[in-house]
Amino acid sequence: MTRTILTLEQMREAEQAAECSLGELMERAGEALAEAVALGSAPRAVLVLAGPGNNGGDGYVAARHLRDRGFDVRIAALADPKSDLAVDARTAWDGEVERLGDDTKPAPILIDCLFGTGLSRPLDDALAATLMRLAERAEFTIACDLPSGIETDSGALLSDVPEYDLTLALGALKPAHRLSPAMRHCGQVAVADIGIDAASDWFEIAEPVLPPARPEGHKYDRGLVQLLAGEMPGAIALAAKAAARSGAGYVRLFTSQPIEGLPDAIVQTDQGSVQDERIGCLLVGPGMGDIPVLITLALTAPKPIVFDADAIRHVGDPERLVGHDVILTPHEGELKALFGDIEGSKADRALVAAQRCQNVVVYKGADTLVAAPDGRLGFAPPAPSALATAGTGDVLSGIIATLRARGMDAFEAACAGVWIHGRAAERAGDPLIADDLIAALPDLT
Ligand SMILES: NC(=O)C1=CN([C@@H]2O[C@H](COP(=O)(O)OP(=O)(O)OC[C@H]3O[C@@H](n4cnc5c(N)ncnc54)[C@H](O)[C@@H]3O)[C@@H](O)[C@H]2O)[C@@H](O)CC1
Ligand SMILES: Nc1ncnc2c1ncn2[C@@H]1O[C@H](COP(=O)(O)OP(=O)(O)O)[C@@H](O)[C@H]1O
Ligand SMILES: [K+]
Repeated sequence: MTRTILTLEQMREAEQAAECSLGELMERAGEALAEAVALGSAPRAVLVLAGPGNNGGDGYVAARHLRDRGFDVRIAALADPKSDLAVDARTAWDGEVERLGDDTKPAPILIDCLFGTGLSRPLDDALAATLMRLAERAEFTIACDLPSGIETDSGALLSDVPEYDLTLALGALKPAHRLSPAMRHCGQVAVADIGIDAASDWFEIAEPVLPPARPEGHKYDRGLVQLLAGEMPGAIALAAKAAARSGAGYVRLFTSQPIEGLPDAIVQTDQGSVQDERIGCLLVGPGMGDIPVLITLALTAPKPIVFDADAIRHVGDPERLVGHDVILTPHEGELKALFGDIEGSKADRALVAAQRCQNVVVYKGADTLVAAPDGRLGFAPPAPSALATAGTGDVLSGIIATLRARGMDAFEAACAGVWIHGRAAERAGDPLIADDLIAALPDLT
């Protein structure tokens, strides 16, 4: 299922537009938090850390529900509640409230309700140290909405942040749940449906629906992927194999010298034209080296193109791509080489890049994003860090080129490729080499 991602501002608007009162939203949030804890553990000792705002308010509500479920609950508050809602939630709790400090005793279950979307500055050093200590001593840690210390829209860590087992996002995911470095601190991320109903162009990329192959179809129906080799054969060979194993009907490699070790089914030729009507998608860049004329050649084709790696570095001006049908797959360095320094969060940068070249941009990294010029933004679910090894990007470009050649729309193909790539890495284990990803592709495509 696709999960919506809302920014801080969108979340606040959605809260105001909700059909029920804010108090009711908080009641549902606290109840959902209690439910999540009860699902993960039999009744035992719980420590709720309550902050001064509504995140703290959620904590008081959760405490009440957990106690009703038989949990032995303590609350340690950083300060008295400040918002009206939090004051009400505090009043409805008739148990004791400790003052949070150096001497606060840990418990096997820790619920962090210190700060959520309202965090405006780093936690004080002493508070951050206390939070780290209590989380370390707990067996099950859960963050309410966001781990405290994380900036909602950028995913930046403003102070030391524990790595939680579970984060319960309230109403919708926020960018930080799917941006580095914050995402690795969230653990499993569940969304509590508290009655917020807001649409957004931002979402977490979900398992794709791939185009079915026609039973009576021929190889071109399944997509002809045309790759242009350059100076280094290894990278384009990986991309070609990935294309073939992602279900392309035909993979053809233009190369001046035959590349050894490729399956015979991948056709290698030094003859041919990028004008071939049957081409479903061109792929240029992996191992291209310093042969920028390949970019010019590809751009003469009236066909979809994937530009990866060296091709991205050699495009020159992003506006050159306007009017063409291109997917770009830059990592951080390649994005900078083509677009220069762009201000803002990774999400902002991805969207600006897509706008400037008027094409789909797959902005890779530990937190890969897929941006479309119309403002759609897909956030990859977490993928194994074992992907940080040479050649995995070449595999990704091969997968995306195939999905494009199979008839998927550019944005859909890019999102689907990123999802499949991440799942292939999960199957390949750790450590992995790029070739292992290819072996996992047939089951996923
Ligand atoms: N969005 C929604 O629909 C709902 C939001 N709720 C909760 O409300 C939260 C947002 O509540 P708030 O806007 O009150 O914000 P928070 O509760 O996240 O924190 C804001 C409070 O903390 C103080 N503060 C911020 N950074 C601090 C720091 N580093 N050190 C010390 N004090 C600091 C602020 O001055 C303010 O008093 C959400 O994360 C969520 O948990 C829920 O109650 C229910 C529904
Ligand atoms: N720490 C990480 N966690 C998850 N995925 C990662 C991480 N580092 C890199 N990746 C992914 O691995 C791939 C690396 O691609 P790229 O940087 O182009 O490498 P190469 O050029 O060697 O193929 C990208 O899909 C990227 O998103
Ligand atoms: K929190």
